[in-house]
Amino acid sequence: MHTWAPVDVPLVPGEGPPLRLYDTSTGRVRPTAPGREALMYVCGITPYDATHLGHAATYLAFDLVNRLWRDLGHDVHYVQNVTDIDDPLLERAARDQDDWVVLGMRETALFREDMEALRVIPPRHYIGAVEAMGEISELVGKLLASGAAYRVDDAEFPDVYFDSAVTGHFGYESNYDEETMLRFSAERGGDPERPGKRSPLDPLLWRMARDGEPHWESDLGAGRPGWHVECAAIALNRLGPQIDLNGGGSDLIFPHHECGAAHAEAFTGVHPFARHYTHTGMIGLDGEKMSKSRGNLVFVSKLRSEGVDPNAIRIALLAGHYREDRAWTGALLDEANARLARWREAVALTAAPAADDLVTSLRTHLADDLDTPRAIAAVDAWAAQALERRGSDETAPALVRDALDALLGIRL
Ligand SMILES: Nc1ncnc2c1ncn2[C@@H]1O[C@H](COS(=O)(=O)NC(=O)[C@@H](N)CS)[C@@H](O)[C@H]1O
Ligand SMILES: [Zn+2]
Repeated sequence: MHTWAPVDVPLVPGEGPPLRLYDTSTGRVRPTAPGREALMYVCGITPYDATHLGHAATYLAFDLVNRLWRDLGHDVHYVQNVTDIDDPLLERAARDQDDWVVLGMRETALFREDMEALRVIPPRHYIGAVEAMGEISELVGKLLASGAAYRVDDAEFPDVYFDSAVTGHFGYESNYDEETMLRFSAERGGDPERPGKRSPLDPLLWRMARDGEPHWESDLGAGRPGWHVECAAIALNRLGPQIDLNGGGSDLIFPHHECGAAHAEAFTGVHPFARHYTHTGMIGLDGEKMSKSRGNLVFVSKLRSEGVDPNAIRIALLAGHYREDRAWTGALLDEANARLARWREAVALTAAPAADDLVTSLRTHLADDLDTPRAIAAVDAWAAQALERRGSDETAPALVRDALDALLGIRL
């Protein structure tokens, strides 16, 4: 699947401290320590209801990680999937009498457009589950052959499940207790109540073909993959057995990232699969998480069609900390528009207060678990000074413009 348009990232003189990020599995903010090439897998959309502001907030957070690693001199091998086959997509297509393939393609195209408008740096590999069907079924076959997976005793539908006990670490990524894992498994696409499973938490790897359902031929028999194994296969085959960061929203902590990590580790024997598991808070509207099931969605494309500057959307979503559950409000957008106008006015000056300290502050705050509220406050302070008391440094406006572009993705 083709990715979206590249983004030019200006070079900013100097270097910041190592990027430190909160890691869900250890419950701590820890330094990331990528090699020359940072390896990042961020789960992509299930292509319907794209791109709502919750999606956007999550991809913007990991765009900052991408930008900060580049600012520290790393290449970034960024991989993202598209869950273009799965129950929720089929259900939505059925609800709207839509062809599920057409729905997926249309929504993925809109997502790419919105990511380009938001100037999110594109993943190097953007891979759909359907196009990866061969490698996914191959991984399932290997897990089955190794004894890490098994078929339920169901003559009609001998579906393949993963044995969540095999790695001996199951639960280390989320740190949730059994009761919480069972609840989230049931709420988020799992089938803990399915008879014949070794453990209720064992996730589906391969669903044998049902009448009327799309299916693919494979050595496992005709069927389609479970949700988690697609991300394990796509990540392993492009990034290898251990990556620097596995990212997504907090609703992916369990079962999705727990199971994906367990699949990878059962296959490779390498633990942990990801050195950081990083998750974003939920964007809400009127006190409820913005979600497809609730239908309380605000779309990037709608705001764009109303003439909203994507840079203001970015500022509004980055004004809160990425790990906080936070609300989207009209006031947030108004404040972002005012900021954008003030910042643009300040960098349009021919001279301004020296900005070296500002650049240092930006790097320091962002390296501290993406502390965008403090970073934005530092820009506000510099802009206020520039507009009220002017300044004499003629290189400062251009330096601020480049730093905001490179580090925050905001084009003034
Ligand atoms: N309200 C929200 N706030 C913040 N992030 C959200 C919100 N809703 C969904 N997300 C995040 O947006 C990303 C895409 O969500 S999704 O479209 O449901 N797709 C999936 O979760 C799977 N395709 C991942 S393999 C996920 O990381 C999810 O956690
Ligand atoms: Zn995923």
